[in-house]
Amino acid sequence: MNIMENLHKARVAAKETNSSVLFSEVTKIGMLDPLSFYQSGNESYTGDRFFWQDPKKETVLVGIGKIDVFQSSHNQNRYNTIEQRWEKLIDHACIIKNQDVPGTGPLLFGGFSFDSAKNSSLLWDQFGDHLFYIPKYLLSIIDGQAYLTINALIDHEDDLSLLTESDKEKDELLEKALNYVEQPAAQNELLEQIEVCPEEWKDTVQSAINEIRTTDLDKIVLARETRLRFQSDISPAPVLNRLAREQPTSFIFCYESGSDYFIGASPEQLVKKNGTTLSSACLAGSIARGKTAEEDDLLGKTLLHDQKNLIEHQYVVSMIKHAMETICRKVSVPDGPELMKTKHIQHLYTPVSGECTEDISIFDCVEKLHPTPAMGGLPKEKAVERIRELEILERGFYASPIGWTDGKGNGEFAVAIRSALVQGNEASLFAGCGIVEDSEPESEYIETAIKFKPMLSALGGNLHATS
Ligand SMILES: C=C(O[C@H]1C=CC=C(C(=O)O)[C@@H]1O)C(=O)O
Ligand SMILES: [Mg+2]
Repeated sequence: MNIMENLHKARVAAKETNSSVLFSEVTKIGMLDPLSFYQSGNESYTGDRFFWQDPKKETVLVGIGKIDVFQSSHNQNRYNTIEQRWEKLIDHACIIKNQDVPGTGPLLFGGFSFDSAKNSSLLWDQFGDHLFYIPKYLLSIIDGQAYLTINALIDHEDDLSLLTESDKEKDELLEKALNYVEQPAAQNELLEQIEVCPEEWKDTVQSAINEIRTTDLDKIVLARETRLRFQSDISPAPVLNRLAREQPTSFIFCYESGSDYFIGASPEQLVKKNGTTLSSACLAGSIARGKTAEEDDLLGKTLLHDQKNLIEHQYVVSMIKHAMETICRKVSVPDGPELMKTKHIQHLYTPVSGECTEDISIFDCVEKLHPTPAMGGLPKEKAVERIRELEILERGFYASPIGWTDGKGNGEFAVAIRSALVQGNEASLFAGCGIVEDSEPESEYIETAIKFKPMLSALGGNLHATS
C-alpha cells in the first residue's frame, strides 16, 4: 500500500471514529548527527523541540515540531489520564514502518512536575503539572541506526497534500542538518550568580534532622536553587554539546516549551521498559571526586563504607525493590551497592531489574516509583508533604520523571536532576540531597554545591564560587 492509500485509510478511520487519527511513517536513513538535526529546527521550531540521549547511547531522540500536546496545570489522576489518551490514539493509529524498532514511529515525549499538589508558580508556567507532546518530525538513533519519523493527526476533512508538504519540509530539515557547520559558541558573559538563601537552607536542613530524630520521618530530600544571569540569551545547542561531552555517562535531555527550556544531564534512571522487562536504579549517597587517581579511589572506598551514606542509600533500595515487587513477577537486586562516577561526583548505585506482568504500562511504573527516596524521602507521602511545606523553591520538573514512550508501550524515564530551567538570559539550577538522622547541614550544603557543577560548567557559570 502506498502512502496516499494509507493516508486515505487514516481519513476514513477518522470519519468512522469521529476523531483525529494519528498517522506515522518511519523511514530508515543514513547516519545523522543528532545535534545538527536539532539545530536544523532553529528557525521555525524554537520552543517545540526535545533532545534525549541515554547513557549507553542506545536511544538518541530528537523531536522537532509538535502535532499534539498533553498538558495540564493541575491533575489528580495524571498518569492514568495520559496513558488512556495515548492508548486511544495508538489504538486507531495508522503506522507505516518496515521494522518494529522501539523509539521509532509514534512517540510521546515529556515529563511531570515533582508534586502535583504544589501550587504552580510563574517560574514553571510553560510546563504546568505535566507536559507531553508528539513530535512532528522525530530522529531516532537506535543501536547506531538512524530513522526518521513523520507524524500527523489526520481529520476526515483534511487535505492530504498537507503531508506532501511535511515530506518536503522533512527533506529540507535533513538537508540543513547534513550541511550544518558548527560555529564556535560565542562567549556569553555571566553577569550574576545568586545562591538562593543558603543560610536559611542550612537551617531547614537542621530542623529536618531534628524532625527525623523525633518523628517517624526517616529521610527527606531537600533542594535549593542557584540563579544565573548572562549577558545574552542562552541557546540550548551549545549547552547540550557541553553536557554530552562532559557528562557522557548520563541521560542528556532538553525539553523546550515556548520561550523556556528545561535541560540537564542526569545520572539517574527511574525506569526503562522493553516489553515486560523493567529496569530501575537506586542512586543515593555521594562523595566528591578526587584530584588524583589515588585520592579518588580512597574517596570511593570511604563512600562504600560510610554508614550515613549506606543508610541514605538503603532507604532507596528498599523502596524501589518493594515498588517493583508490586508490579513484577520477579525482581533482582544485587547484595550491595557499587560506585557510579561522573565528572564531578561519585554515588552509591544499585541497579534493579524485573519482569512485569503484561497489563503494566510504563505510566504505572512511573506512578509506583516516583518519587523514590532519592528525590522525596521516607515515608513517601509524609516526605513529599514536608518538602511542599519546607522548601522555598518551586521544583517544577526538577527531580521528576522525564522521558518517552512509543506506540508499543516501550520507553524510558530518567529522574530530571543536575538540571536547569532556562528563560532567555537567565537560568535556575536545582540541586538537592538526602537528609537522614546523621546528616550535617554544612556537608549537605557542600554536596549540593558539587551537584550544581555539571550545569554550571555546561552553562559557563563560575565553579569556584560554590566549590
Ligand atoms: C537530589 C539529587 O541527587 C540525588 C541523587 C543522587 C544522590 C543523592 C544524595 O546523595 O543525596 C540524591 O538523593 C540532586 O542531584 O539534585
Ligand atoms: Mg546525599
